[in-house]
Amino acid sequence: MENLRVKDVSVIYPGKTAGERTHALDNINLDINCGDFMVALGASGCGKTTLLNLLAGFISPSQGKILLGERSINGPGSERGVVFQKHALLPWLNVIENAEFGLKLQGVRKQERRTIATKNLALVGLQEFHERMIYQLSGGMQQRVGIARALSCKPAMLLMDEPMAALDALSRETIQELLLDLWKNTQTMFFFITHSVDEALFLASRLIVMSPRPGRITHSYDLDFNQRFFECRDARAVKSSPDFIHMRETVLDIIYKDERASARSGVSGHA
Ligand SMILES: Nc1ncnc2c1ncn2[C@@H]1O[C@H](COP(=O)(O)OP(=O)(O)OP(=O)(O)O)[C@@H](O)[C@H]1O
Repeated sequence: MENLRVKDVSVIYPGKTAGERTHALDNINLDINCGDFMVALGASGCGKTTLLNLLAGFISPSQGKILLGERSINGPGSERGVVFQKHALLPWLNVIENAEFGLKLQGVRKQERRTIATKNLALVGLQEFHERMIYQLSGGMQQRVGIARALSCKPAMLLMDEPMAALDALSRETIQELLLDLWKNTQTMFFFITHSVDEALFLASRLIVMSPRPGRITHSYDLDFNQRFFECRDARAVKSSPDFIHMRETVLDIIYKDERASARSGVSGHA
């Protein structure tokens, strides 16, 4: 897979008047490379979803370029799978029909798409639930179907916008471990948004911290807490280690300062 490059990108959302325009991202430069599990963290309104939407090709930059290798991204593509905060599954289809839906749209024959969907459902631990309807699944299981569906077109990159936001703490921890195993086993680039500092530190091989008004990347870290998890398979031990706690306080401090500045200025991201 070629690398994804965000080059000198700004996004300004139009408003009814010039004063109502929102400068959501300002001069973002970012390289996402093969093997990265990149996590974006930051105060509310700092432009995380806007950045993901650019990478997905759902929106275009006001300035700058998004490049996949040498080619500009001008829209969505099957090499970039997306998992949304809310699963967006089709309730009238069962689990396996949802998992193979993208392939059906692409005209892949039934037997082939069943084979691929079966493999992906096994990867997310749902091999015994093929025939279940979506309403018969827990929130965590629904999100796993969403991940299996996003994997169906064999994307080189998986983009996830707070996929665990609506889950209880235990399901969230289970899916964190599942995501790390998926990342390792599928060699897919991951770009992941979360509000949870613990989740970000645990998952990321690269962490970017963004700050609002306008949205900018202010800090970037290479992390290895996920590698420590692969070595010991004990998430609690990793998350309670002194290094992890120190890093959590460092990042929380950055985000709280941004949140406090926002509260003081009372500005809501308008340019
Ligand atoms: N379609 C839109 N039109 C106008 N303004 C928008 C639009 N989408 C987002 N914004 C504004 O752009 C800024 C960045 O929004 P974005 O959703 O990217 O931030 P975020 O970091 O994902 O926020 P959160 O953490 O609260 O989900 C915000 O001020 C938001 O109100």
